[in-house]
This record gives sequence, C-alpha cells and structure tokens, in this order.
Amino acid sequence: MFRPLIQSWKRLPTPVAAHSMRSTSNGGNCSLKLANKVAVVTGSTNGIGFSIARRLAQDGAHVVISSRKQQNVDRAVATLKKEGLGVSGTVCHVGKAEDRERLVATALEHCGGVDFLVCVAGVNPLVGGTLKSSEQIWDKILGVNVKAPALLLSRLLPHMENRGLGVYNVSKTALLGLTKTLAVELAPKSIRVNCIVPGYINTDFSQVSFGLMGRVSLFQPPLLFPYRVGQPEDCAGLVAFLCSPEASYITGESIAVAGWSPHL
Ligand SMILES: NC(=O)c1ccc[n+]([C@@H]2O[C@H](COP(=O)([O-])OP(=O)(O)OC[C@H]3O[C@@H](n4cnc5c(N)ncnc54)[C@H](O)[C@@H]3O)[C@@H](O)[C@H]2O)c1
Repeated sequence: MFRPLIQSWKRLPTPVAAHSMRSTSNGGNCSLKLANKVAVVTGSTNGIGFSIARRLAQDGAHVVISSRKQQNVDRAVATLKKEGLGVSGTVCHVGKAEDRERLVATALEHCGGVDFLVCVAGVNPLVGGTLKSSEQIWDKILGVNVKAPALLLSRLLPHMENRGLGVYNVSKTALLGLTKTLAVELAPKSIRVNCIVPGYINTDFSQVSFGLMGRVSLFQPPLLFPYRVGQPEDCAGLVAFLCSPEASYITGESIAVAGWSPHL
C-alpha cells in the first residue's frame, strides 16, 4: 500500500547528445523516424538503457549496445535481433579508456559515424553522507557518471561532425552543468545536448539504491496513476523524441521523467 513519505527526492540525470542534421545513408525502413541514424547507448543491457536502445532501434536507428560484461551484451543484442531490430554490441566499461576506444571503433566499423550518444551507465556504490565518502568512492562516482560521458563525447565528436550534422547526487548534478555547457559549445556544429532526469524507475539500480534508503517498500504494486511506479519505457519515449527531428529546436534542457516521485 502507498504511504506518504516526507524525505526529499533527488531526480538524477542521464545525458543525451544528438546531431540535428545528418543526412541518411545506411538503408533500412526510411519511413521510420530515425531511419539510417546511428545511436551509441552506454549501460544499455538492462533497465533504462536497454529500454532506450530498444525504442531507438524500433524507431529505425542502428543501435550500438554496450555495458561491462560480454554475456550481458550478447544477451541484449540477441534479444533485440530476434525482434528484427538493427543492433550491434561491444563490452564497454565507460570508466576505462581502452573500452571507450573499442566502443567508438565498433560504432565506426559497423556504421561509419554516429548521430546520437546516450550515456546511461551510472554508478552509486554508496548511499551515505557526502563528507563521509572516501576518495575512492568520489573517484569512482565522478569517473563513471561525469568524466566518462564527457570523454566519450569528445572521442565521438569528430565522427558526429564528419557526418555533416548534426558521492552520486553531486556527480549527477554536475551533469546538468555539463549539459548546458556542451549545448552552448556544440550548437555551432548543429549538435544538441539534452539530459533526461528520471525519478523513481523500477530497475535493479533503483532497488539497490533506494532499497538501502528504505524507500522501496513504498513502490510495491499495485499502484495506479498518479502513484504508479516508473518503468524504463517511460524514459525511452522521451529519448526517442529528443533524437527525432521534432526536437531539433531543443538543446541544453534537462527534462524530468518522474511522475509523482519528486514530491516524495
Ligand atoms: N532507476 C531509477 O530510479 C533511476 C533514477 C534516476 C537516475 N537513474 C539513472 O539511470 C541510469 C540507468 O539506471 P537503471 O536504473 O537503468 O540501472 P540498471 O542497473 O538497470 O542499469 C544500469 C546499466 O549500466 C551498466 N553500467 C553500470 N556501470 C557501468 C560502467 N561503468 N560502464 C558501463 N556500463 C555500466 C550496467 O551494466 C547496466 O546495464 C543510471 O545512470 C542511473 O543513475 C535511475
């Protein structure tokens, strides 16, 4: 049953970079919104990332799947291929430079360029006081959640241009600033940078993070609108929209997909 809660709720962002104007080139069903586009999605073998990958592929994009374990990449790629979707995959721990290089190389090898980078991979190894966090925890969270998206985009940027177009809370808040800064810096190259800010979304990640804070029991079904639990697909629809031509005049925005959870 739903019980009201008085703790505050932090909605935490996931960055999306999209090239606005690349022309199509690699076949597929051209009637689809993202036909002939290429999307690289990190952390995309489970949860929100997997749902975003599936949705972008359903909309016609070729999607490069990635996460830390080969078996998970193989499973996600096989599942989506069975659904008739255009995907490829490689292992990429976003905190490792050599893995990021391999992800870039895979995208270029299969697709020749990249239109969308969706950085979903994120970690929160500790739920606790900010000032009680060790240096190792700070390094891990900032490395994966903030540094990796920036470094990955810097590696992919030349290939997006060539196509002719287009401690956890602290780390995620830093992404809001990174989104604004990169949106301004990359606007002259017709590259849009937006951020989705999920509220409570029902995935393994939220079970661990919010379970440790004693909040998961609030989200037991059955809960109906407006108290229903967010699902990964709720995020995927917004990312598909941000990657579509309909969003070509939207950049530098952070958009919440949070239902009622910000009010907790
Ligand atoms: N679920 C929520 O309620 C919620 C709320 C706000 C923000 N988020 C954010 O959404 C994103 C996805 O979370 P989710 O709920 O889908 O979690 P999830 O655990 O279901 O999926 C996380 C994915 O990221 C991958 N991953 C983790 N660390 C990685 C790394 N270093 N390199 C590459 N891949 C890595 C995992 O393998 C997995 O595929 C995260 O950035 C999280 O911070 C989630």
